[in-house]
Amino acid sequence: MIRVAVVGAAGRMGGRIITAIKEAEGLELGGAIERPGHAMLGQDAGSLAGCGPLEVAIVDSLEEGLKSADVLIDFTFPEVTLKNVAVCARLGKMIVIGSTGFTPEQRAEVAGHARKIPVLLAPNMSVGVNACFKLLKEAAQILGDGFDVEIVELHHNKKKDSPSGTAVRMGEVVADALGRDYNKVANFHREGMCGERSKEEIGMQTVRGGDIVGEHTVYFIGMGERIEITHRAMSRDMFARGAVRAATWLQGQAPGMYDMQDVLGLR
Ligand SMILES: NC(=O)C1=CN([C@@H]2O[C@H](COP(=O)(O)OP(=O)(O)OC[C@H]3O[C@@H](n4cnc5c(N)ncnc54)[C@H](OP(=O)(O)O)[C@@H]3O)[C@@H](O)[C@H]2O)C=CC1
Ligand SMILES: O=C(O)C1=N[C@H](C(=O)O)C[C@H](O)C1
Repeated sequence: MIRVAVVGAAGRMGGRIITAIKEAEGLELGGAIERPGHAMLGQDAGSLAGCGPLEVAIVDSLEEGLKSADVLIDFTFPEVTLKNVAVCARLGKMIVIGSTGFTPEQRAEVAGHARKIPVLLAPNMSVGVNACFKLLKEAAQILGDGFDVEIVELHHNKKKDSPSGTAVRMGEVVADALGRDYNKVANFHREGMCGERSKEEIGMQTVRGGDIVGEHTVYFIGMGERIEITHRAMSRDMFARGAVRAATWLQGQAPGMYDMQDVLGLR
C-alpha cells in the first residue's frame, strides 16, 4: 500500500486529490496538511473532501503529516512548495508538485532538492494537456516561422498566478520547436501605439472569471488560414487522478526531476 500525504488539503485541488486517493487501488491517505491557523485544522480530511471519513485529521506540521506517508502531493503555491520540498529532501520522502507560478530560479531550487529525492513537477497533470504538448511541438515544427503564435488561457477568478503554468509550458514547447527562447519572445502586454507584431513573438493572454476550471488555446495564424489547438478542463478530477497516477509512478524511481511526460511515456 502506498501512503500519500496531501498538503493544501482543504484547497480546491486538495479535496479532489484526497477523493482520488480513496478511489485508487493500492493507495491510502497517510496525512493531510494545511497552513497554521487554518479553520479546518483537526477536521477529518475525507469528510471535508466529501468522500467520507478517512480517520486522518488535518494537521499544520508537514513533519507530522509525513510520518505515515511515503510520498507528498503538493498543490499549493511556489513559496510554500519550496519549503515543503526541502523538508521532503531532508526526510527522504518523494514529492509530486502541481503548484504553478514558479520563477526559473525557483524551479532551479526545486531541481537542487531532486538530487536527493524523486521529484515530479508538472504544471498540468491531465492526459489531454500532456498530449497537447506533443501536438504543439509537431504543429510548430510543421508550420515553422510562417505562422504567428498566440496563446490564450481562461481560468476562475480565484487563480493567483498569470499566465497559467500550462500556458507557460505551451509557450516553451512552441518556442523550443521554433528555435526561440521563450523568455525573450513571450509578449504579455499590448496597449496603445505598441507597433506591429514582430515575427518571433508569442502573445500570452489571460482571462479570469467565475468558475472556469481551465481552458487553453494556442493559435497558429497564417495568411488566409488559422489552426487552433484547444484543451478544455470540465472538472478538477482528471488533474487529481493524474497526480495520484504520478505518485504511484514515482515509487522506485531514482532521485531526479520528472514530469507527466515521463509518467505517460510521451518523452
Ligand atoms: N498541475 C496541475 O494539474 C494543476 C495545478 N494547479 C495549481 O495548484 C495550486 C493550488 O490550486 P487550488 O487548489 O486551486 O488553490 P487553493 O487556494 O484552493 O488551494 C491551496 C491550498 O493550500 C493552502 N495553503 C496555503 N499556504 C499553506 C501552507 N503554508 N501550508 C499548507 N497549506 C497551505 C491554502 O490555504 P488558504 O486557502 O487558507 O490559504 C489552500 O487550502 C495552484 O498553483 C494551481 O495553479 C491547479 C490545478 C491543476
Ligand atoms: O489554478 C488552476 O486552477 C489551474 N492551474 C494550472 C495551471 O496554472 O496551468 C492547471 C489548470 O489549468 C488549473
